[in-house]
Amino acid sequence: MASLNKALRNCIAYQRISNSGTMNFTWGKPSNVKGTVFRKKKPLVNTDTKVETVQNVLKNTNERSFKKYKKKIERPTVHIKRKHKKDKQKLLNPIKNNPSEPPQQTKAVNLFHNSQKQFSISHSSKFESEKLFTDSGKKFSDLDIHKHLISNLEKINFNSLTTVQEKVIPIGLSRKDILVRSQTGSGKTLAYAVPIINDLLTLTPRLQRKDGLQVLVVVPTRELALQTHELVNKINTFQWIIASHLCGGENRKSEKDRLRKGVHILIGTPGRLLDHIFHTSVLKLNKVRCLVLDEADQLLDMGFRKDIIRLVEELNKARINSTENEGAQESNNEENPRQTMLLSASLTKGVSELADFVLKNHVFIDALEEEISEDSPDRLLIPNTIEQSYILTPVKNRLVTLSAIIVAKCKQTSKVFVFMASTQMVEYYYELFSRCLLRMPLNRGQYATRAGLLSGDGDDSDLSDEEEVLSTQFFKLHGSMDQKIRKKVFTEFRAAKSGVLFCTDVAARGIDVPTADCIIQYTGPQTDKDYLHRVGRTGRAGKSGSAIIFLTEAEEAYVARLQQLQVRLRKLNSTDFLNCLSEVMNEPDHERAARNLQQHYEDTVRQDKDLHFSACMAYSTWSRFYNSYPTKMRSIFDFKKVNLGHYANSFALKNTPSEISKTVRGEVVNMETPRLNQKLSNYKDEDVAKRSQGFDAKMSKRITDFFNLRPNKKQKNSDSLEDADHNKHALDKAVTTFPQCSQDIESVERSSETEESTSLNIKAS
Ligand SMILES: Nc1ncnc2c1ncn2[C@@H]1O[C@H](COP(=O)(O)OP(=O)(O)OP(=O)(O)O)[C@@H](O)[C@H]1O
Repeated sequence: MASLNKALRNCIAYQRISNSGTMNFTWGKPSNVKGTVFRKKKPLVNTDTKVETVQNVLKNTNERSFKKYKKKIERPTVHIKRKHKKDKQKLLNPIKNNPSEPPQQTKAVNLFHNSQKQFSISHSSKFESEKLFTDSGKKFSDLDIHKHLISNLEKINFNSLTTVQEKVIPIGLSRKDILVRSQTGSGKTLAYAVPIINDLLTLTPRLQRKDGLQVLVVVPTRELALQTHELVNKINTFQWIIASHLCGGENRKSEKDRLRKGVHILIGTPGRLLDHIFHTSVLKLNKVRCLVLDEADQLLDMGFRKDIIRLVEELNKARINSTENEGAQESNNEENPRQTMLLSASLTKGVSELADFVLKNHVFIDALEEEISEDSPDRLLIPNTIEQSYILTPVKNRLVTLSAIIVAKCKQTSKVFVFMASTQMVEYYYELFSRCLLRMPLNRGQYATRAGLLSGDGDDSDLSDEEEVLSTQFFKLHGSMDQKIRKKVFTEFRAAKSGVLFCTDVAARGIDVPTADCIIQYTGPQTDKDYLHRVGRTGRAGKSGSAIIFLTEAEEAYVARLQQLQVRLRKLNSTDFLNCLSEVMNEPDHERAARNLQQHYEDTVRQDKDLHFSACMAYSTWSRFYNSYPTKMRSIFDFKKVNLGHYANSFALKNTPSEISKTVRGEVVNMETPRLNQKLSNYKDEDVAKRSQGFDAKMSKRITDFFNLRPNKKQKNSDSLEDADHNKHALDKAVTTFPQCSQDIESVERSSETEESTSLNIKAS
């Protein structure tokens, strides 16, 4: 009976949702039927659906047949759907439904009609989080460490200890195993780096190059490896202690050479470390005194569990072999057991299992002095110096709202991270903003009166007369970028005075850009931990920062979800930001300024086939991403509730979703002849034909490039699993993007499965 009631409730809920008259039940007065009673209601719209009452069903059927009935009454809606298909499509794609009709380019973009809401600002109450610096005011000089190390730390303005450092360093110095949980940006790196360097400094006799590897630091990403190496180098100015880093995408030969010369501290990503362990004979693990697993939660999230286990086993094996071969006295291994430190910003089940596996009689250090860690291990520890908020925007306003926030932040010389769902989104928005938001035509103020002016409807002189409207730099970072470029971008962004980094989650963890003061999540995180780590890129070392997440009304439940994890978000007023567009667009009315900007984006995209293709790819990967939220999050980020047409707007696309998917599949859709740009509209028919041929060639190159994301065997061994994961994901996307090539992909995937196992059997391979 309980499940019958449940089914009835669902039925009622269903009816309430589809209150367009497609169903024919409603709440009614009690009648002779026990329990919830319904009465028949006239359909709101004319349908030829057969109407039945629940009463009849209750009378005549048992629970089982009710289920059948429920299915039956759901079926007619399908029928109705068909009948009203056009209406539904209109609802989903209000912009345009007929692929053969070109988008109405001169039609002003209606961004605000019936959609702009006045958002109220609610007060945020912050939950207490970890104190960055303790009240004790303890300094590095108070620690029992080498005086030269202290002076090195002081030279780079590290004087006072952060909470986590105060707790970890003394235990680290005693060479005990440690499990550390501490919030992002709290100084965990130094917490393990100081004891390590002090330990190596105090070794007698003094270390020599031939002494081999002493410390192994495992980090999840290449950027983190580089950054950790930089920090270690800053405090390790002792010429006889050599630190180096290894990570995927770099030249293996030069890494081998470095290893051959002798390295004492090695920082790297798991895949590449394992690779060298198996293939570089000079790399010996028998003398390793200390193993650090930094960002353990991310290591596990990225699927490195097996690699870490393998690595630990190799370390253990090397120790045992060395003790057996050299004799206990000589190897000194028993007196000096390996110290292992495991650090994480969140304490998950996986992390504690890993801790049980790698640590021995460890000390657990939680920088937050509350029992919370045991009561609610899921709690997200976010520094309270970060002002967290969300912005509710109608989907079609997303692009201009993002632009407005970027403009507003860049006016304050900010350094901004903008997190996006996919590599293709990063590529596209980086390109779009670089073209449209930094410089604008001088006559853009007349846009409202002369439609299309921004896109070149006026004289050619109008086109060339541009001015800088935003003085900042745009950067992009994602996993498909060449390692050298990735390194360069990361270094440049860190060094820049201000800038906006469009990035995927590859930049979400561990990356330290001390001056980053704003985090924008343009697409929501897939997990709560992703939220934590993205936000943690700001508010580093006690600095203040802000974090804004874009949500739609349907996604607002995410705020409540975060609240359960003791994270509170403030609601932001989108008009506060949109005002900034007035200045940029030379248009006092901010709504019109926003409309003009949207139009500018759309015109730019329409006129450039490459950019248009990139927009379609970005859209396509976004929809894949949105459709793949984990079950826990799917009720909030529900693909079924998404208005795909509006989302296309937020990619500055005037095409319908089906046109977009045709484009990404390589079918050249009826792209209108660009009319606005005079230069392009001067094309004769043959030119257009030639262009389309060129486009086909480009398409096929792109498809090839897409597949080439998967490294060949040679590359594979040189890359970390981070790349393998990424490429698997990319291939996955390619299946939807280019279904006609799915066979190729399947065969690549089959070979990839074999390759993946090589990460554990590299020796054999
Ligand atoms: N004692 C200190 N005094 C001042 N600044 C510090 C101190 N220790 C670390 N920092 C700075 O704090 C910032 C964050 O440090 P770090 O990257 O080690 O944090 P983290 O806890 O590892 O963060 P995440 O978990 O996000 O990786 C860095 O810019 C670092 O230079």
